[in-house]
Amino acid sequence: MHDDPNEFLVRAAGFVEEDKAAVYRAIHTRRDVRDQFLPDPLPDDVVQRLLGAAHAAPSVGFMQPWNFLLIRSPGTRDAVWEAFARANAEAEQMFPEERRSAYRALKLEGIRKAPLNICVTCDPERAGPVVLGRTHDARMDAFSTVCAIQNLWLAGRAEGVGLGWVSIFHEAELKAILGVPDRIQIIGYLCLGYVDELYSAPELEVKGWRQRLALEDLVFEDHWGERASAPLTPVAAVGRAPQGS
Ligand SMILES: Cc1cc2c(cc1C)N(C[C@H](O)[C@H](O)[C@H](O)COP(=O)(O)O)c1[nH]c(=O)[nH]c(=O)c1N2
Repeated sequence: MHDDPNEFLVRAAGFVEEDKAAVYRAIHTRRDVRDQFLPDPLPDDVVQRLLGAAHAAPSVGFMQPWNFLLIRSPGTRDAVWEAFARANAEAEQMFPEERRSAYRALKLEGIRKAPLNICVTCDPERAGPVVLGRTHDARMDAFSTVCAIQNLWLAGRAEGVGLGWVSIFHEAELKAILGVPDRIQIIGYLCLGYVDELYSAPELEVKGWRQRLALEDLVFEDHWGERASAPLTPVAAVGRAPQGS
């Protein structure tokens, strides 16, 4: 408890143009990476900065429910890959028959290629049973952990580190491999490594799986389903696939 909390207020003007552009560039050129990882190990100071960015994320009631389990051992990554492969075979069968070969052709993980994997977990008990802001929606601790992952993802982009999120697992299998206790939730399994190339648009878009939706169709005003009265200016085509791709 501080005597005068106002002493902690600092100036917070918008960024100068160059810094603003850098933030938007990180956001618009960030990609989910599955195959472009270089084998070079990530230096400790880089990993430290990425985790520091994740740990700076907002969290409900400031509960900071996350842990970051760093996985470098090839043996562990092999076991995780096998769990992925089993789940992925099941996943393929869940799609209509006509989409299965397209699904099979997609690379959906970089577990063995990326030199570092990070399993990001959420401890729902981190701040006791009653948490400020979580009182009426239990999902908030998981949402907070996702904010940490997004920070990590964007900081990675700025560092030249690609990140791919793999979620095609049975959580129980992953927990068994990694020794994660029952009461802890696995939120994200991330593959990280330096990249020197990234797709200029989501890989799923480039490969014809699904297109980006028009933002103006997703924005309502005052009431669900009601379009905003002032038309939204289309966002500059940053990170779009080259014509004809
Ligand atoms: C919660 C969650 C879970 C997953 C993903 C993302 C998120 C947010 N994504 C990546 C996803 O396919 C990708 O973000 C979109 O296709 C958009 O592409 P960019 O991230 O913009 O490159 C992802 N990709 C993949 O190849 N295998 C996977 O299991 C998952 N799982």
